[in-house]
Amino acid sequence: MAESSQTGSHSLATGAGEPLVVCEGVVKVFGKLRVLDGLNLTIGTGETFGLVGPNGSGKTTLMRMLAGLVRPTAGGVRVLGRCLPDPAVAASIGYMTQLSALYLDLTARENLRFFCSIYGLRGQERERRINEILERVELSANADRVVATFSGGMRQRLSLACALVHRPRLALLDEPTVGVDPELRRAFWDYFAQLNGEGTTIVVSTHHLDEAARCSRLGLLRFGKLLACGTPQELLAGAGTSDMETAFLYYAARGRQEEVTA
Ligand SMILES: Nc1ncnc2c1ncn2[C@@H]1O[C@H](COP(=O)(O)OP(=O)(O)OP(=O)(O)O)[C@@H](O)[C@H]1O
Repeated sequence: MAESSQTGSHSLATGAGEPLVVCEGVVKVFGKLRVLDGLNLTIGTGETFGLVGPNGSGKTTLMRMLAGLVRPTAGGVRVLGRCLPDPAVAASIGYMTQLSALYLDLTARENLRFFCSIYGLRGQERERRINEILERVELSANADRVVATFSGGMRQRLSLACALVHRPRLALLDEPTVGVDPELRRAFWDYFAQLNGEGTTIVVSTHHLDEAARCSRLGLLRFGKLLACGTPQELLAGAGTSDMETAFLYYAARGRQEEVTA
C-alpha cells in the first residue's frame, strides 16, 4: 500500500511509564461461559501485538473490551491511562471488526464520511484525512463507487481505512486479512509496519501463523488466559522449535495439562 509521512494525532497522553494497554485480572462471563479468566496483559506504545488462539477462545471479546464496547465482569482495562469504558479514549481507538461494518449502498467516500462523523471530524480536515487514507489503501480511483460493486479485497481495504481515518493511537484489527489473497495480505502487513513506524500501536488477531511471526509480540489465548506471551523468537525458543505451529501446539498442550492438574 502507498507510503505516507503523516504521523497520528495524539490527544491523550499515557502516564509516565504506563503502557498503552493494561489488562489486570480481566474476567468475562457470558451466562455459564467464562470466556476470559483472570487475564493479565500489557502492551507498549508502537507494538504490533498479535492475538492467536482457536475459534471461540475470546479474541474478539478481548478486542471489544479494548474498544470499550464490552465491560469486564471483574478486573480492569486501561487504555492510554484511562479505565474503560471512557468516551474520552474513543477517538484514540480504531476498531476494524471481523464482520464488515460498511454500508453497501454508500460509496467508499460516503462510508468514510460516516466514520469521520463518529469521531467528530468535519469540514476540510475531514476531506483531507479521507483523501489521504483513500490514497494509502489505494482506493482513490474508486472513492465514488458504491461499495456493493467492490471486490472482497477492496471491501477489506475500505474497512481498514474506516478504522484508521481518524489516525488512532491504538488500532484494533480483528482478523483483518480474512478472505484476502496472499499479495494483498503482504501489503496489509507492510502497511501495519509503516503504521508502527509512525507510532500507532496495533493489536491484531489472526489464524495465519506467518502473520503471527511478523508481530513484535504474541499472546496465545486459550482457556481464558494467555498461555504464552512474548516475541515470536521467545515463544519458539521456549517451545524448543523453529516452527510456529509446533510452538503453539506445545503451549496449548501445556495449558491443557495445567487445567487438568489445577
Ligand atoms: N455477547 C455474547 N453473549 C454470549 N456469548 C458470547 C457473546 N460474545 C461472545 N460469546 C461467546 O464467547 C466465546 C468467545 O467468543 P469470541 O468471539 O470472543 O471468540 P474468538 O476467539 O474471537 O473466536 P473466532 O476465532 O472464531 O473469531 C464464544 O463461545 C462465543 O460464543
